[in-house]
Amino acid sequence: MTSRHLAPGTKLVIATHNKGKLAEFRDLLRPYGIDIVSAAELGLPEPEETGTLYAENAAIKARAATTATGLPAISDDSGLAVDALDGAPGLFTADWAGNPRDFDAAMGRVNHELALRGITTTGARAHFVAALCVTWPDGDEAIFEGRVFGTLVWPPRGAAGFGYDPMFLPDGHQRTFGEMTATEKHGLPPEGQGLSHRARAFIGLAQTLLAKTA
Ligand SMILES: O=c1nc[nH]c2c1ncn2[C@H]1C[C@H](O)[C@@H](COP(=O)(O)OP(=O)(O)OP(=O)(O)O)O1
Ligand SMILES: [Mg+2]
Repeated sequence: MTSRHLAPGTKLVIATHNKGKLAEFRDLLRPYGIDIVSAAELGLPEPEETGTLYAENAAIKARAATTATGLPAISDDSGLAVDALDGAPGLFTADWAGNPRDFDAAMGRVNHELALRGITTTGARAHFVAALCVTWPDGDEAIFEGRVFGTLVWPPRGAAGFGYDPMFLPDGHQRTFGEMTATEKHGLPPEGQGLSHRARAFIGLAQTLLAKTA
């Protein structure tokens, strides 16, 4: 585990081309006074995600950004695992949305694959996973993981968030991630203990690497 700190004023690359994730990281990092820029904004290419684990893909993305810029980077590799689909789409969650991304089609495919197995989508068990990787210019790196369990709903509900948010209902809640504000989806202290997979992973990262300035 690194003892390094992302000090206020540090320039940090968010190694993503996903605008929804970037918006969440901007929000999560706002209290820490860190100057962030995304890989997409820097015009960096999207590295091939050839890993067999979320943590591996996260490391590939963060290392590519640090190598290209000489700056520390944070990446996120995440996905939705549906129990009745043996964990699919899992590592292929982004791929199910095609290129360019179409998440209505991706959610439709989840619904369709469940229907093929005779399973009702509403109530089907699922969870989101996120692995965040921080890489430093000297090659040091650290991984933080988070997950959130819940059920699917069909039809999807809500227009907030991104990706598969409108079809995911976290356990203990009445509204999908698509019906929550960003703050509710994060569910961070002092109001909550961390709700989304990304926010739960971020808590570990923040405790280890960030000093609160506001
Ligand atoms: O909170 C979430 N709410 C809804 N959907 C989500 C979430 N978190 C991940 N997801 C889905 C959509 C995303 O496309 C895929 C991850 O794929 P993943 O490769 O990690 O991200 P990506 O290709 O969209 O962006 P990038 O690799 O540039 O960071 O899982
Ligand atoms: Mg990706």
